[in-house]
Amino acid sequence: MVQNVEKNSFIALENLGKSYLQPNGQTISIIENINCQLQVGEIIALLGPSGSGKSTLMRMIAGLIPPSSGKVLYYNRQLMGLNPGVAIVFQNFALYPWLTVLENVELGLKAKGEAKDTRIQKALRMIDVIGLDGFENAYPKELSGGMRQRVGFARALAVEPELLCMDEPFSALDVLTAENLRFELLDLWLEKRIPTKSILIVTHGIEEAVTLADRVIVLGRNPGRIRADLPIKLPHYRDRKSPEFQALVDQVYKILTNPDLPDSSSQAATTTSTPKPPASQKYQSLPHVRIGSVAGLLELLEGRQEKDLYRLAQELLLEVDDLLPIVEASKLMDLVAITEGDIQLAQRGEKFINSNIDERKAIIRESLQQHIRLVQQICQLLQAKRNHRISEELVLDILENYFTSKEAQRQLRTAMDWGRYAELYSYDEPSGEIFIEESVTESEESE
Ligand SMILES: Nc1ncnc2c1ncn2[C@@H]1O[C@H](COP(=O)(O)OP(=O)(O)OP(=O)(O)O)[C@@H](O)[C@H]1O
Repeated sequence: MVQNVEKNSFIALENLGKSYLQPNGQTISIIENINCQLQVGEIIALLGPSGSGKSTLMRMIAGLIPPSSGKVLYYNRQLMGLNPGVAIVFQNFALYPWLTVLENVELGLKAKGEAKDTRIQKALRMIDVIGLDGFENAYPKELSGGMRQRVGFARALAVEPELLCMDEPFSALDVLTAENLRFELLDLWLEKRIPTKSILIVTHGIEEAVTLADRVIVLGRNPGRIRADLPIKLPHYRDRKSPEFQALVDQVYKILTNPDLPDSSSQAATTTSTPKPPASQKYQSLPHVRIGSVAGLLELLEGRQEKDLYRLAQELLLEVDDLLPIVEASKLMDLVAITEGDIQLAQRGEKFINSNIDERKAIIRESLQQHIRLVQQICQLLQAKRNHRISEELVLDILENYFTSKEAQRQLRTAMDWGRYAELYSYDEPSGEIFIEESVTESEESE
């Protein structure tokens, strides 16, 4: 597809996709059909659940990994290899411990082939801008986490990148240090003191995204696609308590908690030549939460007035990343209903909280059998075997058609946790065998 390249756009993504070949020979699609343009002068936040491919997308834009389909355009030219206009700030700082602050900051300039004099001059200037003046000769281990990340910023900015990419740059810092650094960075950006045209930040924090960004791109999972591309037009500095700010956070919550919304890439698909993947490639993905957490959420919802997810998370002091998977699992099991970012107990959820332990197990059993495909498949496989025993390898083989090996393991573990709670099957971890207890099979067979 040829896009209408906007005047200010310098990076464009066209039908971009990434897939990986699994050890079993299957190809797993991580990201699919991403179309968007990055404009000069904007801070873009890339949000999405864990595993939705945010870092993968950022790495493709930076040219650190090649796309499997589609392309990244840099000034209308297809990117081959590293993107010369991009520098990255990593979550874990990625500093060389044996180099001083100055030497670490110089690194990118050295790689660009800058002469020693200009290298030192530029590095010192950026060290000053970023608030590390006086620490040029210190080693990373002598610095606090916040200061180490300042070195990460200075190193990335010293090369004067057109696009500064940041992969969860504040998440390894304590809350106050993160807040301070976030605002200092915003200050430098708004005052045009840092030499970069745009910033792309990968984050898990909805509030962080709405605080910093001019545009929030929300990715969905399995595979990662653009679910929404929202402009944030509030003037800086934004008041987190203002109704406008809260309404935007609410809106992002709604998008993240509503997997049924059409993604913007599928709307765009009418104008692209890329065929849509067959529906069979989409496999229900289980959020990795324990039934205990689901029960905890249901109990919290009982008799509550406050049904707005965003406020609920604030009140419970839960990060969105902690709350959303629990909400998603509850929704998959038909225990809660979510409409427009508001959550309420579904009939089954009401019944659950008013039940004793055995009744609760029966409710979850029924729900899993009706709604959770992986559990259904495991039960069918167990029923098909005369001794009602299967090896976990069999389940992993199925899962690896849809997920990476690591994710397949996590899916299996979640299905084991849920199915064991519901007493649908047991799992012997050392031998990796899934089986139905004698008493269960006997009573089923006599029915
Ligand atoms: N080299 C690789 N080979 C196989 N799978 C990979 C590789 N790199 C990433 N993945 C898989 O791609 C998926 C997306 O990973 P990615 O790190 O981009 O997601 P993310 O949205 O940034 O996640 P998080 O928020 O947890 O950091 C994951 O399931 C991950 O396991």
